[in-house]
Amino acid sequence: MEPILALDRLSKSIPESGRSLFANVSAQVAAGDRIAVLGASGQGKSTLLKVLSLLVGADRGDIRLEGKSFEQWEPKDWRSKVVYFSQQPYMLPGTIESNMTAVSRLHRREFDRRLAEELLSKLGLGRLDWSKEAETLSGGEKQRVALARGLLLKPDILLLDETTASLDANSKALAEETLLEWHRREGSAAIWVTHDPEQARRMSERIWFLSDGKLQEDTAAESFFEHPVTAAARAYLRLPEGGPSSCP
Ligand SMILES: Nc1ncnc2c1ncn2[C@@H]1O[C@H](COP(=O)(O)OP(=O)(O)OP(=O)(O)O)[C@@H](O)[C@H]1O
Repeated sequence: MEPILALDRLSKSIPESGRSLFANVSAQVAAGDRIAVLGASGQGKSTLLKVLSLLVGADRGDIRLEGKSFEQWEPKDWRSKVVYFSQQPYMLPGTIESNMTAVSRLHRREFDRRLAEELLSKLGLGRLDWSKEAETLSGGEKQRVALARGLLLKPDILLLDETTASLDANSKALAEETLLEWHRREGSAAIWVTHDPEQARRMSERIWFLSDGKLQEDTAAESFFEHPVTAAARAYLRLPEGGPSSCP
């Protein structure tokens, strides 16, 4: 089956210093895939998501969505299908209501108020006063409003950048449940950058492991956690060289 998204030898360096962040990253995403991107800090995981959402340009390589190179897409159309959920949620100036309706205005779609209310309620924000200024929300509330706002686009691929990092344990659990239910209902794929291997286990069936500027492992989650192939992944998971079975 044709992958929904194909990464073809993507390379990216830091503009100022020229230091390579990653090189020749190739991978494929099928409809409905749930992938966690793991790797130590500073490996370029967030940058990779930004490249995939066309917010940042790659230095080399191609990305194909539905078989068509990014160069043949209007960025706006691409970003209605491949939605980036930033680590630092961005609220548009104005009320929560105007934030929730913004994507409909931008993409000329009818606003689905019932779905918006349902999503906010599932995320623990059912009692939110929509006439409040969005800027007055707490960091965790902004994160959840941004999540609901992005889901209203019904994207084919969610790019989740440490989406629950600023949430308390209860809100984090609600966000995970909402996203799993969304996946079952809408069949969207998700590529999730997380620093939490347990969250990666819960939320994904595949792992992309980035280290030393390369996609070192692209494998089933179970196999990655039980039998990581590379020394870098073993070190990341703090496994002894002999394998998990050699643990005392
Ligand atoms: N536009 C930019 N200008 C300068 N440096 C940048 C730019 N974009 C990324 N970097 C640097 O590239 C490195 C990788 O950043 P990135 O946020 O993609 O990594 P990461 O793997 O997601 O890190 P973390 O896990 O800590 O969030 C960092 O050192 C960052 O400072």
